[in-house]
Amino acid sequence: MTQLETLPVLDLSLLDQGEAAAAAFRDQLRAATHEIGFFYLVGTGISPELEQRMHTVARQFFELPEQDKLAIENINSPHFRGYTRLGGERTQGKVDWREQIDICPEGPAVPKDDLPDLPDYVRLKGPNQWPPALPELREVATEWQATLAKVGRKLLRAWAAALGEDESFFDKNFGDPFTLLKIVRYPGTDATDQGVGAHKDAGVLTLLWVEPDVAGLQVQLSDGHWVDAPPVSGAFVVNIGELLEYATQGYLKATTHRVIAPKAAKSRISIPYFFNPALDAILPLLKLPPDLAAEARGVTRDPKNTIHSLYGNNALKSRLRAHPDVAAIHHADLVAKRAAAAS
Ligand SMILES: O=C(O)CCC(=O)C(=O)O
Ligand SMILES: [Fe+2]
Repeated sequence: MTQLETLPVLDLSLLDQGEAAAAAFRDQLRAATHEIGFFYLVGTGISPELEQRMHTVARQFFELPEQDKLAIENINSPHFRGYTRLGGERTQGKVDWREQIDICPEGPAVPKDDLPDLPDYVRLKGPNQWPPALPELREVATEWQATLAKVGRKLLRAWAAALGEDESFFDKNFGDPFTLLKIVRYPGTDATDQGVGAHKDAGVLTLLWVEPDVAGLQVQLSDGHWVDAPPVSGAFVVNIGELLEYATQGYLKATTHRVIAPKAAKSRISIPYFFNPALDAILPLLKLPPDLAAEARGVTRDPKNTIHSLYGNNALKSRLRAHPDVAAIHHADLVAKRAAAAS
């Protein structure tokens, strides 16, 4: 096979090692996300101790008795927070074989009476559901979110500079980022391959932590060929989402990926963190220098998947689609409105 079989490995700490090293990092970042859209990132400064605490608490949560997990089931939450049981999530209409907790920024819900006057996406704001049986989870997840937000901001500054803009280009849209942290377990099964079906991430960038030694993630290259992206010790897997493809007119690529379910008797924990702008952010389009603009491919158009430049609309679309049960219980009016618009 002549195809590249592994993703590039980039070292974020180069940004702090003088201008020549920083420039080399930006060049590698631009190339990796123009050509593949996926890479491994080392040198993030995240301590092995924090990784260990996160891994342990994730395992402990999924080992809790069913009733303790269901105490925070996502169907209790209009804001798509909490525990999704196995089979409760879909990609392209097909069931994903994973269980997970969804955690977003903590905050009050918008009062029901105010909703009619506000954009639909404000329904995504609200409190998380934390498991009373495992108080440590809130502590570790909160630290994880804060630590990874710093990595996300640093990467965005490097991208802006690598693409010919001032490095502060994205800052104003990320003052109050609407992030999503998922803690996921793929149980082993021989009944299906679909851990999570083929998809692109809907936001700006994803920082994925995977427990050591368990493969499953696959990335589709531009010729349609799938490559494995197994975990690399000390590294996060990073990929860009549809909004960053949009903001760069396709110069950077949101790449399709999927997770193959582990075989029976095995399981896999992964922790994706989706670093996204504020819900009311409209990502500005970058003005690429002429040599890069000449290589921008335009944004991939998919009639079944409109990319909204207003992030809140993109986020709401993804959530309603992935969690039809939550949508039916809490947002039947939106589901009806969307069905009418599509017909
Ligand atoms: O679990 C993984 O390795 C990736 C999950 C993923 O792609 C997603 O949740 O969007
Ligand atoms: Fe994904």
